[in-house]
Amino acid sequence: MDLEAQHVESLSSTHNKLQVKDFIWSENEWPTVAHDDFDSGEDIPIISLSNRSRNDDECYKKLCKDMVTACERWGFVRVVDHGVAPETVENMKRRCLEMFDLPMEVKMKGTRSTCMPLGYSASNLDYGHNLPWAEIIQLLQSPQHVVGFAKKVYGDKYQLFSDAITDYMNAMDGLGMVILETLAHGLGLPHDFFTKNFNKEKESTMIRVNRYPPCPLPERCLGLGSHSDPHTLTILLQDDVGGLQVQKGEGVWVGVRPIPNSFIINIGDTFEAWSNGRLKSVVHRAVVNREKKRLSVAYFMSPASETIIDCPLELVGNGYRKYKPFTWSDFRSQLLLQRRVVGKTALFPYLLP
Ligand SMILES: O=C(O)CCC(=O)C(=O)O
Ligand SMILES: [Fe+2]
Repeated sequence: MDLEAQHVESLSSTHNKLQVKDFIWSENEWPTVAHDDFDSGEDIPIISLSNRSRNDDECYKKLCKDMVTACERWGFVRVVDHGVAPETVENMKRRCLEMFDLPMEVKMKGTRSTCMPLGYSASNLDYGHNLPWAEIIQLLQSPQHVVGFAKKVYGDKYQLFSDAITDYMNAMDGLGMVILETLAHGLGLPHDFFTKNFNKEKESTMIRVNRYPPCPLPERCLGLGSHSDPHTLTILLQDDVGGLQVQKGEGVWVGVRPIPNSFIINIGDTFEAWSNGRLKSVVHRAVVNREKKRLSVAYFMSPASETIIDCPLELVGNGYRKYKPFTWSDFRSQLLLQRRVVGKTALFPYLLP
């Protein structure tokens, strides 16, 4: 049978029968770097967090400086020795894979019921062109929300899933706060300059679990198209397959090599504005492959809704302010009006002339 006419069983929700051709992207987006090609450029920096406890010693200062330099140059950094228990990570992965392996009609019980893109979703023709070759579970950092979702899918047997996700999100929250402190310190700001806005309301922080099935036409499909993350900070876990690529210049893509027990940290649009453009929110994408399914888990950290994203004077220096101040809730409302984030556009309305 014609490859493009093949039915894509693993990504077709119960309402639509998708074919490979429905997933073919516009030609200018076709990936030219394969999922396991990690040698086409310099890889993102690796930083050990073994000196992460905050005190005034030289090791901590160096760590903070290195974090800032990496986020200025790359917008991406990989952290090792991060202190997150391997069992927490393994357990979360296991429970997510179990859920993805359920029959579609069972997973669809957890499909979104509000205008927010939450719960389980497989590709949907309503998105128009350029369908991502992925199924996704997206949940808020709120135990009630996670339990509510897990109950829809598993009924009374919800707890293994909800406990695993909640533990993982709590671990990510702890790691994220450590990273926000290093960045504040490295930028010459009070250590709690960012974290104080992340303590109260957690619900605009979320987790997104991406599962990319093997794809018969990886040269023309994408797991996730090029985008920047709109939030403040992303902590990304990827398995050993490879597929994350970071844009290092016009049309230049660099594959991020999987390294066991590491997390990839990247700066979101909100953080770029907050730091007056010093820390970079960099465009990235996920490519797919013929043989292996791939899992990646993104934890998107966001401040409390009323937080005003306004670059501190220390970072304006003698230069000029690049963005108008905005609240995270305004920015989020704008994002929700866009159906999908494409490329890096979310900050445009806030740029000062
Ligand atoms: O799958 C990946 O490696 C990238 C995921 C990602 O960029 C996202 O979920 O925002
Ligand atoms: Fe992303």
